[in-house]
Amino acid sequence: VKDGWFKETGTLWPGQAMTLEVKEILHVERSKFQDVLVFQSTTYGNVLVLDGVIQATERDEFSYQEMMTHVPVFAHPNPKRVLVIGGGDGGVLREVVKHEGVEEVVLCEIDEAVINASKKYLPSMAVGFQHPKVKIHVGDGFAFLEDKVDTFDVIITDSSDPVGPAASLFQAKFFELMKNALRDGGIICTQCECLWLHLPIIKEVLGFTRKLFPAVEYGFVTIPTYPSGQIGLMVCSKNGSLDLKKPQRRWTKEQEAKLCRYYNAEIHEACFVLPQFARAALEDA
Ligand SMILES: NCCCN[C@H]1CC[C@H](N)CC1
Repeated sequence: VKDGWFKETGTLWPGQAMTLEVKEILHVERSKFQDVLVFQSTTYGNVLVLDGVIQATERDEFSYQEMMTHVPVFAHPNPKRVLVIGGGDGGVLREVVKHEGVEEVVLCEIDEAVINASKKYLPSMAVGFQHPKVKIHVGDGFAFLEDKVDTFDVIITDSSDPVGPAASLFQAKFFELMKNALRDGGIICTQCECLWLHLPIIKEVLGFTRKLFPAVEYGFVTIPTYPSGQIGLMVCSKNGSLDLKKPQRRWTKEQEAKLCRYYNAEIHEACFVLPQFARAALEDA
């Protein structure tokens, strides 16, 4: 932090950097896996930063957490058991438990320091941890999935970037593990970087997911504090006849108004409409 501003420089977004004005540094820690920083910003609420990379701010986290959750959950006809890999800030959990039909949500987060920092400084996100349907497992997602077969209806991998502890979550092997852990008709949704910055990464992931799953779609959500203001989601299903771009079920408009600030049934479909440069780059992945 310099002259009262946090600057997010990173090898995955060369030549650019998001900066947020800092009101107060709230927490600095070196966990077993990464640097954990929380600061109070002047205009985006409290901000969680891991190894110098913005993970969530109180003001705009809802867009990403809602889409990462409601797109796969509503794309599934009747999900009962949901697994979240990562997501230690609790935001995705908060969204999953809004679905009455879901009976159990397991969260597997490698770094307990993230869970603790979120409970202390991001209460609007950590609220997800309290729900009776939620089970928390602290450990590596890879190891957790090794012995899981035919277990979950939806798996959401809410990870940081493929640099550091989450690098292995962007490899084909991990997607094979997630596929094996899915029940018939199961759906996965993973954080899949930005179409303005990471077309090579997206293309690579599309390449091997299309070999593993009969249905694969890449969509995106706008979020001011992620690099270039957008982040992608890779949605895959074992059920080839499912159109992942269309919700199988939906809340009423009144429910959507009460439960969501970003997701709605229309943006569920719209998020998969890509600009020409991305469509051209990804169509032959
Ligand atoms: N729930 C935390 C979200 C983690 N996902 C982010 C995607 C964009 C990245 N640059 C940083 C992590």
